[in-house]
Order: sequence, then structure tokens, then C-alpha cells
Amino acid sequence: MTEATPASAPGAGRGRTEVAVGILLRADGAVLLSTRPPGKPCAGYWEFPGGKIEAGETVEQALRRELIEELGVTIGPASVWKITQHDYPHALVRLHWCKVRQWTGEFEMREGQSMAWQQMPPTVTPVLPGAYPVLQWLAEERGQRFAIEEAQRAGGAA
Ligand SMILES: Nc1nc2c([nH]c(=O)n2[C@H]2C[C@H](O)[C@@H](COP(=O)(O)OP(=O)(O)OP(=O)(O)O)O2)c(=O)[nH]1
Repeated sequence: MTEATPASAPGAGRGRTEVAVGILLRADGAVLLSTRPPGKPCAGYWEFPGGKIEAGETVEQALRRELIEELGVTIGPASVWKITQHDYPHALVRLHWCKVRQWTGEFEMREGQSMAWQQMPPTVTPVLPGAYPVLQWLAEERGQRFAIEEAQRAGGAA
């Protein structure tokens, strides 16, 4: 789903893409990250699973559809925890972040991605810069520090 942006807003003149993102949380506190498939902008970067919200979908519906398409798992309840925005050269995106604690099915990388369960702070690099604020909040919840500047140095510019 892409919406018009008010003329005074950052990214004015470009559409804004609405994205549903899942923070799949394992009982031991690990979160699931996966790599962006070849052919997409920022291919190879690590991200939380999710994708663009289509017209008429709620965030939860979009997330459920995306995770079946990408990972082959069906998520249980998901509600929005945080909303962030990131301005990439390829798009201005608004990210609707949901914590997900229940899912069914076996993980299957249906788009040729790699996946990794990661404790905070994550050790995989590079991570999409649009995910840094959420990594920071997750680390803070655990009483840890996540240095955005260090992650940026590790990841380079996206
Ligand atoms: N899934 C996901 N997207 C993220 C994260 N952080 C972040 O900035 N993004 C951005 C990257 C993309 O510009 C956008 C997601 O779009 P996408 O291209 O992956 O969506 P999609 O799977 O529906 O792709 P498409 O093939 O239908 O075009 O959100 C993240 O952690 N996870």
C-alpha cells in the first residue's frame, strides 16, 4: 500500500510504502532475522520478516500472508507494537512492527533467503538500517546496549 505524503513531510513528492514487519520471539528471547532475497533492493541485508501491506489489508492480515509466502509459517495473533519510518533511496517506508509469539508450521525459506535466530544484540551483518530503532528497543528491554553507530559502520550505507 503506497499513500500520498503531505507536501511538508519528509520524503514529500514520493509515495510512502506501508510495511508489516514481524518480530518472531522464541521462548528463550531469540528473534528471527532473515536475508533479503536476490533481486530486491538491499539484497543480502538481514531484516525481520514481513513485506508491503496490500490495499484493503490490515497489518495483521498482511503479516500473516507475507510470512506464509516467505517462511511457510502461519502466525497467531499480532498487534502493532511500534511504528517507524525510514527514507531509503529506493522508497520512503513506514514500518508497522508486531511482536509474534505463536506460529504453526515448519520454517521453509521459500524465497531462497537464509534465516538465523538471534539473541540481542544480533551478530549477523549487515542489518537493514530501517530495523535499527527496533533492535535498540529490543536490546533496551533486555537491559542491553545496541550502538546504532557501530551497526552502521558494520553495515555500510543502504
Ligand atoms: N521486511 C522488512 N522490511 C524492512 C525492514 N526494515 C526496513 O527498512 N524494511 C523496508 C525494506 C523495504 O523497503 C520494505 C519492505 O518491502 P519488501 O520489498 O521487502 O516487501 P515485499 O516482500 O512485499 O516485496 P515485493 O516483492 O512485493 O516488492 O521495508 C525489516 O526489518 N523487515
